[in-house]
Amino acid sequence: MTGSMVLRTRGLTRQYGRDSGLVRAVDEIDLDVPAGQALAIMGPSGCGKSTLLHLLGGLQRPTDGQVWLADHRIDTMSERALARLRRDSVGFVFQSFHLMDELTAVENVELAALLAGQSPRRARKRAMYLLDRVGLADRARHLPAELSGGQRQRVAIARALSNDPLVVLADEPTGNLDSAATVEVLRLFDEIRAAGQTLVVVTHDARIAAVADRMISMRDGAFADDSPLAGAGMAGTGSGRGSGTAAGAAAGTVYGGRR
Ligand SMILES: Nc1ncnc2c1ncn2[C@@H]1O[C@H](COP(=O)(O)OP(=O)(O)OP(=O)(O)O)[C@@H](O)[C@H]1O
Repeated sequence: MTGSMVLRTRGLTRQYGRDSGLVRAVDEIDLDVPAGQALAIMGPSGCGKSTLLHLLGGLQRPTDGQVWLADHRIDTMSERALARLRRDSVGFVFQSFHLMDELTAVENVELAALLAGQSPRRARKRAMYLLDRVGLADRARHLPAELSGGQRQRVAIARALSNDPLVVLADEPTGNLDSAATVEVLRLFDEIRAAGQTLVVVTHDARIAAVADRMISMRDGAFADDSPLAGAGMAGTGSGRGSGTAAGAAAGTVYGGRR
């Protein structure tokens, strides 16, 4: 049982290679991420951030330890069940966007819902709603190649929200963006955070602190520091983290989400 934790790990370990070439990319990590938390994970290149994120999202299997997503133990789950759980409960945002080049923005956003069996009409409606939320309603019929990097990442964020995920996992979401686009994307994460969405963002960008309410620093596959951040929020409202009913209600209003 995970209580109200959206993510939970115990002794989570992932090693690569063997013998003298052995690397413990993630080394016995215990982590609890409560619902509604916006967690930033930072640290030097190679410290294990991406590997940890992949383990949390069930994109990779640990070599040791356990991972739960809500009440689901995912490290031992069958590939098929895990694929379904990822589709239904996790929203991924990657550094290089990973949009389908031949699909328009709205088609990219609605794809997962269509694959999950939602009616085309409902999927389109939700996709248009989310594109509007990320400020791209007028670019819905553009192909990724016709969008700027920041706009592509906003489409990817809309897509990540399309399955109404329990958690959004972002791996260097601003890594390919210029400074102006980075600010745009961080602002969007701030809105998502304020709406009560559980969020884990791996990044090199210290500006992420503005949109997180907890910061973990990693070194050599382990946590070197784990600190709450006061007064999260780019808007400077100082409203802190919504919790419980209020956050759920806000999420319901802004993103139609469940918390
Ligand atoms: N497939 C792999 N095979 C072997 N070693 C790997 C593999 N993937 C990652 N590693 C090693 O595991 C360690 C952690 O890598 P990881 O990509 O998780 O770090 P990171 O903190 O995300 O780095 P960056 O910030 O540069 O993306 C590194 O030493 C890396 O070289």
